[in-house]
Amino acid sequence: MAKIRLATRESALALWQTEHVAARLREAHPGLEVELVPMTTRGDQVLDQPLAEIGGKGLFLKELEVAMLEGRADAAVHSLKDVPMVLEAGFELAAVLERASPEDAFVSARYQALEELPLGAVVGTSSLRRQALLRAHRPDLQLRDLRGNVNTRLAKLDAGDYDAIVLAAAGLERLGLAERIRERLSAPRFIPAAAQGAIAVECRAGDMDTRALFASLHHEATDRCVRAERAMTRLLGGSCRVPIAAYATLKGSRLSLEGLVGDAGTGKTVRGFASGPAEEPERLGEQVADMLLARGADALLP
Ligand SMILES: NCc1[nH]cc(CCC(=O)O)c1CC(=O)O
Repeated sequence: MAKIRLATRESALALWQTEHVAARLREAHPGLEVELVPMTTRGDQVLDQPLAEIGGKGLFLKELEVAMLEGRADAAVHSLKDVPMVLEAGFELAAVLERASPEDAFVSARYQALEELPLGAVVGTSSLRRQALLRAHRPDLQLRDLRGNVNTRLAKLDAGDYDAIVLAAAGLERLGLAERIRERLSAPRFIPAAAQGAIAVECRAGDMDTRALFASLHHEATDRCVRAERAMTRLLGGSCRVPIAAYATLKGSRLSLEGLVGDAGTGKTVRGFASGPAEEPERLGEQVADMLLARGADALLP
């Protein structure tokens, strides 16, 4: 292939991530022409309704997938966190890049840490997982909805609508906004969403030419971790409707997975942890999912 076209959403973060993939591709294949094909998705347009009610995570992929089917693009670059646990038929992941920061970030104009927030402070996040974890640690907080891309959310914080907001550290870092991070909320206290911080490339299933171009961008250790996280989330019926957190790490040949199912309204959480061989990430995901169900997670799932 002399040229490859990468479909991308138009948000600043999506463009950064796709430019990053493009730069890595050019480095791996000197002479290859890499072109970005930016587009808006329904997920970007509808900001006033909960994602779960308008169609879930797939809404951020659909237009990009149509572009690949119609031959207007060869691959699509995504935050893997936003990719549904089961891909649309006819598509597959060509590569998973090395994960950047997996954790959530506490951002505030006046307060240095979550524990410093005064009683009843207003915190913005639309993520049910972040709401459940915030409730679990600080039942007194007032949680308010906050949708939109990273810059929109920061602007709403700066306008004084919230005492603090919580968003992905990776997104802030990629946009050169790391100095806004007051505190990193990390596992096991604050478990991230499956694949948070990881970028993935999607292509048409069986498109071996495209897959070959991305082979050197693939990061096996990250792939093992996110496979365990995504398997656990999938087995629990993972959608945006239920707070589910999953975070795996790889040490040598052992994979460890921490999982959590929560309730955004009450802050009740059920936790599970297990480790297993790196060769069987899906099995580990299954094990932690079963553990969570045995500990009462089924009562929190729809
Ligand atoms: N849901 C939007 C989204 N998808 C990926 C990221 C951040 C980058 C990443 O997790 O890889 C974000 C922003 C956020 O959660 O604050």
